Amino acid sequence: MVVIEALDKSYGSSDSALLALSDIDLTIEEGQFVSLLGPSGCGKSTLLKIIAGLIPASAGRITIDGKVVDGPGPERAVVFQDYALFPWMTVQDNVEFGLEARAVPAEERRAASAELLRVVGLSDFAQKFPHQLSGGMKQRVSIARALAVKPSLLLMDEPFGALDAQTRQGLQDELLRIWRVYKKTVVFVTHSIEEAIYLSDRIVVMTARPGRIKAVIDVDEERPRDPTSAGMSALHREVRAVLSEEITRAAALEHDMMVAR
Ligand SMILES: Nc1ncnc2c1ncn2[C@@H]1O[C@H](COP(=O)(O)OP(=O)(O)OP(=O)(O)O)[C@@H](O)[C@H]1O
Repeated sequence: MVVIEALDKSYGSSDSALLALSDIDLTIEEGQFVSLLGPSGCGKSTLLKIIAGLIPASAGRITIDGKVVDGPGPERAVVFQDYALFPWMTVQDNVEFGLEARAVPAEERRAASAELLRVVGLSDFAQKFPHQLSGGMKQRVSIARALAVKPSLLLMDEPFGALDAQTRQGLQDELLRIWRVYKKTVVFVTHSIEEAIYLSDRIVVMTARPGRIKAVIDVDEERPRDPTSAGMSALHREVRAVLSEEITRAAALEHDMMVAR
C-alpha cells in the first residue's frame, strides 16, 4: 500500500546541507502495524512527515495505493506527541474539526464524534476543554480526531512518549484494539524497543544519521503479547543488538557536533 523508493532528505542549503535520510526503500502492506525505531536524530520524524506530505523529500518518491505523495491527503492522519489539540475548543469540537473543514453536516459530525469518543472512553468529557484533561486523555482525543476523517493510514509520532508508564501501557492496548476494529495501516515512531515489539507486525530499525534502514524485523508473536515471555525476551535481545551499535554512533555524532560548535 505504501511504497517508499530511493528516498533522500536534506535540510538546508547545498553548502551546509544536513543529510537526514539516505536511500530509504520500504514497502508497508495494507493493515500492517509498522514501527520506526532508531537513535535520536536518525530521521524517524522526518520520514513520517514526508509520508504525511507535510514536508517534501529531496529525492526519491512515496506512493500510496499507486498515487504519488506530493502533499497532505485525506487518506492520511497524523498523531503527534504533544497532542496538538486546539485549547479553545471543547473535546467534541476538536474531534469534529477535520469533518467541519470538509463541510460534513453538523448532525453527521455529532454522530461521528459521539461514536469515536465512546470508542476512546471519553463520552463523559465531550464538553470539557483540553486543559481539563490528563495527558493520556488528551492523547485519546488526538487519536479520536485523527480517526474522525476515516484515514486508511494512521501516522503516529511518538504519541505516548510524554506519558507515564502505566498510562502508556493502557493507551498501547487501546491503540491495538482500535487498530483491530478499524483495520488501519499504522506507522508508529518510537524510541522504545519494548513499545515497538509489543505493538508492531514489523519493526524498521534505522541507522544513526543519515538515517538508512538497518534492519526490518518481523514480529510473529501472537497478540495479546506477554512482554515477559521467552519469545518476546529473545526478540528484545535481537532488536537491542541491532540498535545499540547505532545508538553509540549517534552519541558520537552528537559529541562531534557539539565540539565543532
Ligand atoms: N527543520 C529542520 N531543519 C534542519 N534540520 C532538521 C530539521 N528537522 C530535523 N532536522 C535534523 O534532521 C535530523 C533528523 O531529525 P528527526 O527529528 O527526523 O529525527 P528523529 O529520529 O525523529 O529524532 P528524535 O528521536 O530525537 O525525535 C536531526 O539531525 C535533526 O536535527
